[in-house]
Amino acid sequence: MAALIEIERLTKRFGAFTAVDDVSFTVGRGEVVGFLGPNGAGKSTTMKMLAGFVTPTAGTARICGKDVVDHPVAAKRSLGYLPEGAPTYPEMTVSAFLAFCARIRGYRGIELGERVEDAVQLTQLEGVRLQPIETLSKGFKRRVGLAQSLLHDPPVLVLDEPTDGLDPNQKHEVRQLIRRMAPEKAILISTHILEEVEAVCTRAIVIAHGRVLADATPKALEQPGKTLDQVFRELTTAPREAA
Ligand SMILES: Nc1ncnc2c1ncn2[C@@H]1O[C@H](COP(=O)(O)OP(=O)(O)OP(=O)(O)O)[C@@H](O)[C@H]1O
Repeated sequence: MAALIEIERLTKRFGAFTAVDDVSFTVGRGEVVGFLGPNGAGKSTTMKMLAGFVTPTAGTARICGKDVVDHPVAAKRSLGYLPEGAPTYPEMTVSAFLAFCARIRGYRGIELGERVEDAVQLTQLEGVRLQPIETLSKGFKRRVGLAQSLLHDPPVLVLDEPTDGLDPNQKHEVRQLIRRMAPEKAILISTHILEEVEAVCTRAIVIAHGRVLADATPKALEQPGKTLDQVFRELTTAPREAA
């Protein structure tokens, strides 16, 4: 069966600058792929192209077989996307924001209420559902973003630093949630936290200067006598080959 995320030779240039350079990889059902790289490596730009927020300069991206440029609505139907930062509409309460997102997803009536309730419970937002988003701590805002990405129970999740700003207990909860959902979904998460890769990822893709440097299981990436941290540093600080 085809992978649920298929990226082929994806490239993004901003003027003369190449942010994502000929990137190819796939993510199948049951995989949690960690997308690793230093600041500015091109992780978010790749994820934004998958989510249809940035148009590729070249190459293709497909979600459940649907090209994100040619069939954007069909591709988005199968995708839950957690962008960087906090959800927009800060003055809305958590419940109102999630209901708004569910309505955009096409839900109405009892089903809309159920979808919101499921997402609230999965991300443990019960205690803050009537609070305006702008009054929440960074970790709670992050969880509202996560809840929004799960509303329609999509087969594909693209999560840009899902545990950023969360305290250790919250990080643990979100990692458990990702692990629980993993068998049914294809999940791509960007992270700077190498222990997260070891904790939840079945594969890791290391990217720097827009190029994929490694694509392997966390175990295979580790070399004898070296931690994942050391391997990451060696890969991402090596001098660049001339183009
Ligand atoms: N709209 C834009 N216009 C110009 N340059 C951009 C734009 N968006 C991103 N870039 C540049 O592209 C490069 C890749 O950025 P990106 O946000 O994808 O990196 P990242 O790997 O997600 O980094 P971080 O870990 O810091 O979030 C950076 O040098 C960034 O400044």
